[in-house]
Amino acid sequence: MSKVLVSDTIDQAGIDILSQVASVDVKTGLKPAELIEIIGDYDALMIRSGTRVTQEIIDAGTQLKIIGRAGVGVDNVDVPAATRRGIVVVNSPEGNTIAAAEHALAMMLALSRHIPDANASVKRGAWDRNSFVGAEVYKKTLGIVGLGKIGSHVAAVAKAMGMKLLAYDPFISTERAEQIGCQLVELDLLFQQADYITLHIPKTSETTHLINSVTLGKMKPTARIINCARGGIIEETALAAAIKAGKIGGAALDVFETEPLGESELRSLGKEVILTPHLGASTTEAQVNVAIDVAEQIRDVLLGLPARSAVNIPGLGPDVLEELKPYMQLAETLGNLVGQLAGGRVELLNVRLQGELATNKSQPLVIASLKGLLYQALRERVNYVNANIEAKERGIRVIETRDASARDYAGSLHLEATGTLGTHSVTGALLGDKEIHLTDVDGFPINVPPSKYMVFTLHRDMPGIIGKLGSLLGSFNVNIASMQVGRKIVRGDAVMALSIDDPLPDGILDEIVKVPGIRDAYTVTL
Ligand SMILES: NC(=O)c1ccc[n+]([C@@H]2O[C@H](COP(=O)([O-])OP(=O)(O)OC[C@H]3O[C@@H](n4cnc5c(N)ncnc54)[C@H](O)[C@@H]3O)[C@@H](O)[C@H]2O)c1
Ligand SMILES: O=C(O)CC[C@@H](O)C(=O)O
Repeated sequence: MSKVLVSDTIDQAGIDILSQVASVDVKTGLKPAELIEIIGDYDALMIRSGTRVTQEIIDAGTQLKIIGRAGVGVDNVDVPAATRRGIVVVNSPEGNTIAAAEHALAMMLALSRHIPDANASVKRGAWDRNSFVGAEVYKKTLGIVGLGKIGSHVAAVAKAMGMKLLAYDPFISTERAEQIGCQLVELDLLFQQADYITLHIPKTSETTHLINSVTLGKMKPTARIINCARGGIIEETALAAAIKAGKIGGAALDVFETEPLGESELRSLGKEVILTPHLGASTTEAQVNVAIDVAEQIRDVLLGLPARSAVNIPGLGPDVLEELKPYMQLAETLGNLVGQLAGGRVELLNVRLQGELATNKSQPLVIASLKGLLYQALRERVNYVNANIEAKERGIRVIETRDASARDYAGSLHLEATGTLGTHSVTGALLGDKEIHLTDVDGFPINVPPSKYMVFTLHRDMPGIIGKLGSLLGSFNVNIASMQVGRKIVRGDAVMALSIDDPLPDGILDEIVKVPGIRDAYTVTL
């Protein structure tokens, strides 16, 4: 019989489902060393946010087939390490949506009416009505950053309370925002006009410290910020300083840069700050939902069935998977790359399956392309199961074509993304021992394996340009690992693909496009 370890507090409904197919041990509060010592005995591990599943734990889990996260964020799991070991990581993308949205709304109202401090004062024996005069949310402007599942529910409820809704989400169409009753605006305008700002975005390199001393300076002196998304999206020292200086009205935070929250100036602030210990998902209903959702997936995988919300391995039949696996990675990489080249909001994705890929069996490659395309917006929340739906909700149209006559490579995939900032295309194939190669960028033939950090330029093919770019990057201490130029005619337009060892520091793209002959430059992280 399979063995499942549950290492955080999980609702009994989940344990009951697991018990149908496995022997279940619930051991909470284990230290990392204790977990490493016992994990080798288990086929599955079920966690919430309390267990950090590091590479060491994954390496020690020699029998592990699946890690189930009863919640959305898998930032406490080393997913790449699990993927390398072939361990499926599943989550519950929707089980706690309502709980998190309601917590954000509760925080907004509690902050407006000083409920926590008023409550504490009455319990201390006082009857002070003058210190707690609040503000109404009716007819006030709510700025929602991130109009996904939680942001949309917040919008629906806030609308019913008579609030005016502004939203910023570069991956959502204006029509979709309007359906939800929100006016889609640029972030600066949202910061300037909102009376309340609520964050519902993932933590990514772009959203880390999105709220900092500069952006706080753009807000109304009465603005109140709510963060029930992820710690680190707000720079906490800047927030505390802004509140102290009266630059903004207050904040309600459920999540923190470091959890549990250690020493922090935020603790010393008065009724203008409300802090809760990451309670967004802590409702009975959400805990039942996520426990059932994840336990069912663990049960299915232990029975040899696919998982419906795998964040790292597609929930497809094993036979199809085996054949397409190397091409799935190709499709995801190309989708991610073309999405970053296109920038902005993509409205149309053309997927051309070429050569031996031009068969009906290749349909999962379209989904994998979309998964890659949506990765910048959704991170681990997009998977092979929801990529189609997420794309539809974002108004991304997909056109799929097949060209069996394309014979440059056994099979190749061509993606063209058209969005608010223009059109870009990439083609890729598997060469040699199934190594991914980019074979074309924006119509220019190249032949490079993709690397984690890359820079692409569109430039005029002319003497000295490569040297100038090399020196410029060198002057910023950027090390070039490889470089290749793709051109159609000598001294015509050309594309340069550079692999660099580290991410391109901020501001350098602006310098690159100042090099005479370079028309455009893009940096991507794959
Ligand atoms: N406090 C809690 O206990 C709790 C519970 C559940 C979820 N969460 C967190 O809430 C957040 C939202 O979750 P969700 O389920 O709504 O996710 P979601 O994927 O449905 O929505 C996220 C939205 O953010 C948008 N987005 C991505 N990058 C953006 C950017 N740079 N600027 C603006 N918008 C951007 C995406 O387009 C997407 O629409 C996540 O960070 C999640 O981890 C917290
Ligand atoms: O497990 C929890 O309570 C937190 C969950 C929440 O942050 C999530 O990402 O789903």
